[in-house]
Amino acid sequence: MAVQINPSILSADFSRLAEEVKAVDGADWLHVDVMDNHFVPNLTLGTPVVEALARTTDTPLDCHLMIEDADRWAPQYVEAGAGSVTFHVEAAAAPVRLAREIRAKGARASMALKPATPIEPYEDLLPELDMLLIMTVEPGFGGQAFLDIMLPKIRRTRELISKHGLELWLQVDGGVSASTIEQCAEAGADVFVAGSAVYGASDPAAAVRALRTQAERAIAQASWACDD
Ligand SMILES: O=C(CO)[C@@H](O)[C@H](O)COP(=O)(O)O
Ligand SMILES: [Fe+2]
Repeated sequence: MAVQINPSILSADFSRLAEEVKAVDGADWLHVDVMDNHFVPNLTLGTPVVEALARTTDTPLDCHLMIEDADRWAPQYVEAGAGSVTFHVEAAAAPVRLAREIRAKGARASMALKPATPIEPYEDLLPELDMLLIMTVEPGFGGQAFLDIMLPKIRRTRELISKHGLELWLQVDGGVSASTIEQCAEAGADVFVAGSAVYGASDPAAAVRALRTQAERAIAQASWACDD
């Protein structure tokens, strides 16, 4: 599948959100980090802002929910206009039921793993998902350093996706930049969230294009992509 670059608006200037969204026109998805001050020690935004973003842009919204009680709240983000809803497995009581509910409501269902959460216990759940998100920082804040010890987990997840012949997208989020995106792509990721690397650049749209070029080159040479 094609490489996707999803700018995270967590690193945008919230006082000029509509302009900041426009600044990354051409991105595949807009990554929207929802934090509740319980699952993570930070508070961001909720469904009213997601509804406003959906009115502002044609770029589909990739909502990453870092919130407790995901079973209760995630479906509301589909209703608010998200095209993809990611819940954390650590915050979901019934992940299969939740993934099915998100899909039934018309969005892509995605599940995230914190750095300390392994993929192996969730192998049988992968067919229920449209995307798996491997966090490459501890969730909660933008601008953190990439955890390269997550690379084996990305590799292992890509192996499981291939083994089961799934169409599942594999997203990485946290510390993704010009210095780290190629390692992620080589390990098996095909969807890349970038916050500070995009909004910290003088030209955010150019930063998205440059990251895409780097990831495409790395995937073209990656063994996981060649074996397909
Ligand atoms: O979910 C999160 C953080 O919890 C991310 O989406 C960050 O917003 C990514 O920011 P950078 O690490 O790319 O600056
Ligand atoms: Fe995120």
